[in-house]
Amino acid sequence: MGRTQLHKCIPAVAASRTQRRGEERRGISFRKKRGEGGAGGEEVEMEVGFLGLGIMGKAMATNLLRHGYRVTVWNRTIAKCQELVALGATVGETPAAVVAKCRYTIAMLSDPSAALSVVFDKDGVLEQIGDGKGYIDMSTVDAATSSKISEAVKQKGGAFVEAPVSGSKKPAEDGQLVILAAGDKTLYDEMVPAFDVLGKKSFFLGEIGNGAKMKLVVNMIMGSMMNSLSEGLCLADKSGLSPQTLLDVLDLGAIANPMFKLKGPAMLQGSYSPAFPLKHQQKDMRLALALGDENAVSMPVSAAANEAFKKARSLGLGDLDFSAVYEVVKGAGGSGQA
Ligand SMILES: NC(=O)C1=CN([C@@H]2O[C@H](COP(=O)(O)OP(=O)(O)OC[C@H]3O[C@@H](n4cnc5c(N)ncnc54)[C@H](OP(=O)(O)O)[C@@H]3O)[C@@H](O)[C@H]2O)C=CC1
Ligand SMILES: O=CC(=O)O
Repeated sequence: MGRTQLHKCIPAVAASRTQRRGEERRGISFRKKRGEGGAGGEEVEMEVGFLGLGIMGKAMATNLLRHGYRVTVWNRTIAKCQELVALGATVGETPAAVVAKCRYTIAMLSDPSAALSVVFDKDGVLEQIGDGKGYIDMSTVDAATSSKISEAVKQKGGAFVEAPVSGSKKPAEDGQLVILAAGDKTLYDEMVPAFDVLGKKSFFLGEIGNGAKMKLVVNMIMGSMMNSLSEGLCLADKSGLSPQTLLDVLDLGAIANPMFKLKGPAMLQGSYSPAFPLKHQQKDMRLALALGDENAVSMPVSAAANEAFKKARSLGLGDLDFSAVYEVVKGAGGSGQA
């Protein structure tokens, strides 16, 4: 595509040689000046677009701004853009307007239907994507959705990378996500400096669909583990043990993990402020089970976990953190009846 790498937008004059060397060591290239290797001499402004400012998108776009990127944002509920404007972002009125302005546009949207709508609907990404532009969808979707977007973007002459992430609100705020990318390798390479800001590690997994599949497998395991932890906390409680002591024991053994450590104490307090909304975890279980169907993989544990998440949604818990599935498990275990 003949694009340059995605560069931070720190004024070159303000960056000392030492700063530059530090940035270069971290794999972040400075913008070329028009004229470096060509004619002219002024700075080329490199805009990054960002579509979707939910829990994750807001944290990720904020991180890019903090690291000196120029960011143009769009969100369906446009009022949510204001917080980012206060941090230096500009607003695009539609996804198409953002793509028209930016060489690279990142999306972080709720689900397959949102991801497709932002690309294919009126004023969508497709209206302005084309030669020399890259579209990077970091939403968690299925491989078929990703392939559909990839084909359409490529037909218009653009490049596409799917790059779902592992890690929740806090890792997004801290730039500690794990990025599971696939698709156009040239675009991926160009995005690495931005991925280095957003995450602690990026994987390039090959052809489109592999990133989506990897993310679904990971979240299927995570959803099953959350159900298992919920059942364990109930069992400890009902059998006369301290659930907090169970958490302490788990944290010292072979199945210690950050999720149990972070979510366990909050679950015991009935505190489910959403980091990863339960409705999205259920969507991921549903999509992972469909992947299991396609590949004739029997997944009874995940299927049972999905039922618990579905039940939680039906009880109106979809917007709470996915750990609120504990409430369903507690209910299913009976309330005080032996
Ligand atoms: N939260 C987490 O811990 C993690 C989430 N993910 C994945 O990242 C994605 C985003 O998650 P998260 O930020 O938590 O979700 P949120 O529910 O907080 O945000 C969803 C975003 O999608 C937008 N959206 C929803 N439907 C549409 C639509 N039809 N058209 C346009 N925009 C739409 C919302 O806009 P509006 O504001 O107008 O509603 C919002 O910007 C999901 O795919 C999720 O599975 C991945 C890793 C971790
Ligand atoms: O998708 C959710 C996560 O925590 O990862």
